[in-house]
Amino acid sequence: MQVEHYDTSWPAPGLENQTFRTQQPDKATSLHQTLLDTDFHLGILNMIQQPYALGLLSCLPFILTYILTQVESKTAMQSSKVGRKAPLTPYAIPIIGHAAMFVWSLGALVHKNNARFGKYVPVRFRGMFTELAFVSGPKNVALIFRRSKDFAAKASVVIAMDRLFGSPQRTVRFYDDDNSGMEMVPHSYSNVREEDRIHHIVHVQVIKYLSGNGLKPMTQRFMENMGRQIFTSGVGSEWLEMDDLFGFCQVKLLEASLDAMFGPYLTALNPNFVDDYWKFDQSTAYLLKGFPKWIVPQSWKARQRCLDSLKKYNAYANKLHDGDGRKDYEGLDPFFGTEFIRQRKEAMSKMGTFDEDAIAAEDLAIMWATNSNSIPAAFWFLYEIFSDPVLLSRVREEVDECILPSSDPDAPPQFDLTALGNSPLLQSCYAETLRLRTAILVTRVPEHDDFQLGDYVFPKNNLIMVASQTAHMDEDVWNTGTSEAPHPINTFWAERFLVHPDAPGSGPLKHAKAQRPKQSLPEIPESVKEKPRFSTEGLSGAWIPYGGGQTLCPGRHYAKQEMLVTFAILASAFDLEILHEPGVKTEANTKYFGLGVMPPKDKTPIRIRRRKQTVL
Ligand code: HEM
Repeated sequence: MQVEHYDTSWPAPGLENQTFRTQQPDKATSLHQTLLDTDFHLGILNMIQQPYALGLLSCLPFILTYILTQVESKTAMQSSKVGRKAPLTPYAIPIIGHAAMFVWSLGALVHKNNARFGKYVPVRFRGMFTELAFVSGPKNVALIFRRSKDFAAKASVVIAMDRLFGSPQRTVRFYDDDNSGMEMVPHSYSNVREEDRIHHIVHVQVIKYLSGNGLKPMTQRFMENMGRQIFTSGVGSEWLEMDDLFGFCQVKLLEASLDAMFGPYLTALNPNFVDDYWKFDQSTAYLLKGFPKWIVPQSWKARQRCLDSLKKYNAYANKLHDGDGRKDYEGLDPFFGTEFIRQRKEAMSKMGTFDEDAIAAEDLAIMWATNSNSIPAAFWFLYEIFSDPVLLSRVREEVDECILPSSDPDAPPQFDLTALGNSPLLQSCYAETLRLRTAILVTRVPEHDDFQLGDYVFPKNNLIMVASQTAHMDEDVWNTGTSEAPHPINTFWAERFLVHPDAPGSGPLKHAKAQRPKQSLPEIPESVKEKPRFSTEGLSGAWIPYGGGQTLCPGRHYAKQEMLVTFAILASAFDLEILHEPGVKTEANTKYFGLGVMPPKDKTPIRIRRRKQTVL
């Protein structure tokens, strides 16, 4: 078993001497002390003499559970034993433990624990006979990502395929039974057939088709689709008011993205698919938490409608494909949309258990991964930039430099996607959007052995979680501006990820200030001044919207391009104004904590019109 140092500090250069808020428990605390402190025993004796005694006695199991778990927690906090478990978060409901809170208020629970146990101390939760631990702190998180091979990637896949995507039970068992790992070479103890190595096969395909040249046909088609979607949406040179920018994004981006990945037949055969999809998406939290059909029938129905539509599409596309007989369509497939989607189906059809239901569930899974985070993220990206006219004009300058020449002034603009993706301010806005709005829980399960990190041990097969929001809101890590120009951690700062060569203290990291020389810098003529550059240097384990390690989100390139292209088309060809009353801001819907990029809680009214002079 490999041992790593569990870090309770953020060792940013220049901040080494800073003390961190790791709470040291009172050494005198013990079971006896806790009982005295809480006065529970006296209270209980008094109660018995009261007419309400019976009712109050029924509280006894809760009180006792709380006391015992409180003692367990404090004992762990006091211990300095190497190989100890992380402290348990006390709870009051026997057996159910934190399971109920996990269902209703996960976000609040995670934040409360940071205050209770101290910064970067791992904490444990228990409920319904299972335990899981939360790990925080950039170094610890980065280490977990680096040690990917110690963890099984399949646990969260199995849960999601079962509860969220409605995979048939025999296929869920098939995912679970594949113990060969994601690597090219299967684990030595595994005797799963090569063609049944579902986790490895899917992993190889997503890497191949969601990056580099494999991705190009899909992003090109997304850009064309998006241009067409917006240009044919009835917006002319007069202002047109719309009641919700997010609703606009949900329809336009999803249609563009579905066509880019799955081809035209899915929505042609199922005209209500976009609507059904978002109804299913709204059900994510209930389905993932395992709510049965009789409690949330609408959620189950919404998913079933999506699965039925996907089966219809697959049957149709299969017929066309078989009739055509060709094998290679150079990236784009006329029936399944992309080589990516066709190859997935071909691989799965060789696996015994994959029938039409299982394939539809897999389609829904990749569709959800592709759209349910990137579309809310694209909305926030638009919202933040269009809310700030000064920022908008600066970003427009970058966008204008990336427009490709066109002979048709009425056609949607096309962009040099590489140049767009390298524009510093655009990238900074993109990274800041994800920092602020992503609240995802990245999960890992130690596969071969207990996982030891510093003095703490995390038992084999128990879930370990990392909360992106905890990392993204860490004031000891992130640059929050100066006292004259503060940029609080919970606000959008377009330049947070920009390093200005001539501005000491710029860049995403707080410690950047400490690293700069104190003496004033020599004056540099404007003409030779270096441009600011986008930077995520030093943010390993701190900026983690896409997770990390072996399962680092393979769709990150596509997500970035979707966000940038959507903005670029709107910014270059349209005027768009947010119509909030002064002081009103769109807030994130924190009910989605843990699920990815949080969608907005309320509607964002806008007005939009074609720009008078489209830059071409
Ligand atoms: C802003 C948008 C997105 C966010 C925040 C996001 C976030 C994530 C996260 C946190 C993970 C788990 C990483 C880990 O375990 O370390 C993940 C996995 C994944 N994402 Fe994304 N994602 C986004 C967009 C996309 C897109 C557009 C696609 C597809 C085109 C995609 C496809 C996937 C897939 C297939 C996996 C599973 C990877 C594996 O297990 O090998 N994601 N994503």
